[in-house]
Amino acid sequence: MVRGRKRAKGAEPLVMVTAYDAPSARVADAAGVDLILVGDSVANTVLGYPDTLQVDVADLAHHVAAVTRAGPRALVVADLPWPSYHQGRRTAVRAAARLVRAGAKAVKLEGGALRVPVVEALVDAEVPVMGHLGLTPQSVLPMGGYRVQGRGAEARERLVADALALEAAGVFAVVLEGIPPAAGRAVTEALEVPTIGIGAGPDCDGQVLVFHDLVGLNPGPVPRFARRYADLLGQATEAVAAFAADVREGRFPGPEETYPEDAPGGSPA
Ligand SMILES: Nc1nc(=O)c2c([nH]1)NC[C@@H]1CN(c3ccc(C(=O)N[C@@H](CCC(=O)O)C(=O)O)cc3)CN21
Ligand SMILES: CC(C)C(=O)C(=O)O
Ligand SMILES: [Mg+2]
Repeated sequence: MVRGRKRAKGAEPLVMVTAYDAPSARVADAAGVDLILVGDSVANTVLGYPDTLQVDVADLAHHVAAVTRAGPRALVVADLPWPSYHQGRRTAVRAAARLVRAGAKAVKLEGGALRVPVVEALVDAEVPVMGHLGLTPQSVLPMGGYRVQGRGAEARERLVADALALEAAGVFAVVLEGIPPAAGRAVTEALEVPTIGIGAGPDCDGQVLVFHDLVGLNPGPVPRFARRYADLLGQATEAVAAFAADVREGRFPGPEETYPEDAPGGSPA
């Protein structure tokens, strides 16, 4: 069984960020992250859909290929999209194989004990699997929206039981999303494999954020758990507005952006 190692006291947390294309993968890798997630959040961040139910395996494979062509050093994990692992083990293995052939080194899927047979089939097929528990966005319809999970002792214990079931099935790490810190801590303490939190408190073994939320490319309100470290949407808008003004006022193109009649190095034969 693939086994992660629990972070020793004082050791550095794991850092994961999403990326969807070559430029975002280059940025993540140059920043020195440990893991890159090609998330199904590509649906809302890049493709303009309202939720993650709108992308399929072909969509994810397209973005995984773009990310891996950037040659990142970070481990590339790909989300298995809904419902590629909800219709039996064979189709789940086929979906994972498409993502691996596109360049992913591991896949992530949402859900607890219910997913054990699929996790086992993927591990049998030599595909490393990451779990994802708590606020699972592919459950937006039955959840009735994006709702914090794992509140109270009972829900917390269910989360721990699901996490232990995933670990026994062979996952190498578990993402914990949208749960109170007590639940993040309880699962982290119960597992040997690392937990990676997104809105799961400070006690997880690592943290993950969506690229567009953290660099300020998301125009909407970001979830409470996101922190904006830059305003790229504002900077990009200013840059394009400056170009538009330069064109309209005759400042672009200037001599620097114009080909002279006589090439400086002599004209080609
Ligand atoms: N840009 C982006 N960032 C994400 O983190 C993200 C996506 N997209 N798409 C897929 C899912 C959806 N996610 C979301 C989306 C919204 C909330 C949200 O609005 N949460 C409320 C809490 C609701 C409650 O209190 O129960 C919040 O205020 O943060 C949470 C997770 C996380 N993932
Ligand atoms: C928020 C992360 C964990 C994710 O699953 C995604 O970006 O799709
Ligand atoms: Mg996802």
